[in-house]
Amino acid sequence: MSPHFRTVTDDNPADGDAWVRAVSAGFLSPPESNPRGLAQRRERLDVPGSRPRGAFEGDRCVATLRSFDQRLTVVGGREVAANAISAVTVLATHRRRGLLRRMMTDDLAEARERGDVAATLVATEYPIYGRFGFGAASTFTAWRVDASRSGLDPKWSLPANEGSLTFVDGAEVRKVGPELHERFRRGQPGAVDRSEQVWQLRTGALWFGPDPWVEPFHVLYRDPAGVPQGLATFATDNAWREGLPEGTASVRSLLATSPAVEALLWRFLLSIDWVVTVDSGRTPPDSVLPLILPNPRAARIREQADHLWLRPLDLPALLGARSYATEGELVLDVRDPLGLAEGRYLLTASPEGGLAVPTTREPDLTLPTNALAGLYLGDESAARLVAAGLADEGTTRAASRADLLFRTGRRPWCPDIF
Ligand SMILES: CC(=O)SCCNC(=O)CCNC(=O)[C@H](O)C(C)(C)COP(=O)(O)OP(=O)(O)OC[C@H]1O[C@@H](n2cnc3c(N)ncnc32)[C@H](O)[C@@H]1OP(=O)(O)O
Repeated sequence: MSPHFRTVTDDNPADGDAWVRAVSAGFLSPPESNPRGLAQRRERLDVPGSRPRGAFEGDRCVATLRSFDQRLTVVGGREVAANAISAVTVLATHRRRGLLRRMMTDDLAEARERGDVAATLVATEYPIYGRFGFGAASTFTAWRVDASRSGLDPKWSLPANEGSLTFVDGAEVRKVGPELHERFRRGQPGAVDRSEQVWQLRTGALWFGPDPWVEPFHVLYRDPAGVPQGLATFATDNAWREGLPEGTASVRSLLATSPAVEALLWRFLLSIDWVVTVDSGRTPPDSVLPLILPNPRAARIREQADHLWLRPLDLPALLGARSYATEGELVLDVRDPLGLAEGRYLLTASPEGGLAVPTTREPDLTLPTNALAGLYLGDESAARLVAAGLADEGTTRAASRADLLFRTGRRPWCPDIF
């Protein structure tokens, strides 16, 4: 039977339930049997700007993909309209027959048509999305820190004139978190906006896990004027051995509006009595964490990998949205495996912004959309792309000139998995 591809709409709840079941099966998770859980998950699909689509055989859903409207911060603090892609699954019984290809190409073509500037996703496996024009645009690093070897002063506590640290509950996080996050993300290339649902999911107000929700600790930092500037969420295992504490604090999220606030929150986490190890969770690749320790070797990398994937859809709008490190010109010849965003553009760049116009001039750099994704947010260097054979230099020192323009002081980072 050849599947029928359709968008799941709220006027057909049976489609919605079948879609939700297919997502669980596709991610090898236990099926949702509770009717209330099914209804809640289905309701998540109905939010404005959410586009769940599926492949159906009769009433049965065999493949899923959901895209939704997203705002992505680019270098210089501006943001672009992105088509975020999530919940990509194909039942194991239906894999490698082109179902993902069909859903992805339909979704990207519609996003381009709508005027979205780029598409984003977080990939489960690296090899899946390059063929669709996506490239890794940001990474994360997860650290394990041995608090006793860090060299930090064990008597540390926040001086009273430097603000306050307070344990808060999930309800308070839902109240103050969104505004704090908005300020954070404006200064962080690679960060994306968060819906109210994400805050509910992160604080247990909405919870789909098989086990009961266990409230983590939330610690809010307010500056001396009382303004929230940082929020750390973590869980502890409370482990002891032979009368000695062996606890690990596992950080689920750490948001800070400046590196100084980030440093303060790490210091706090590393000072908690009974906690001897801090698992940092996914930190920015250039987190201040190891450098603020008198002994940075007390922090070991547990994991370092790609995180946000980016796919240009509108090259002039994308190149025009960010700011550049200096003034200069560069001709980019961009190739696109799906033909959605290719062409040769003359980029006139400056710290104020960029302008990309079609040109017939000889290209300085020829590269596919997935290589441009790495370069665009400042995570990758053109010289490295050329060295790896992922971009071609058409003129003398083109890669060095590109790096002078695209380089950034801080690396991009996205704290969200979506
Ligand atoms: C953003 C997110 O949601 S990430 C989540 C991704 N989902 C998962 O990891 C869940 C488990 N996996 C799956 O559900 C499926 O295997 C999917 C969705 C990854 C792939 O679906 P399929 O329908 O099998 O893909 P489809 O047949 O359209 O393949 C398209 C191409 O991608 C390739 N491909 C698909 N999956 C993979 C993979 N995991 N690794 C390498 N190549 C892959 C295919 O070989 C094919 O290559 P071709 O164009 O050269 O012929």
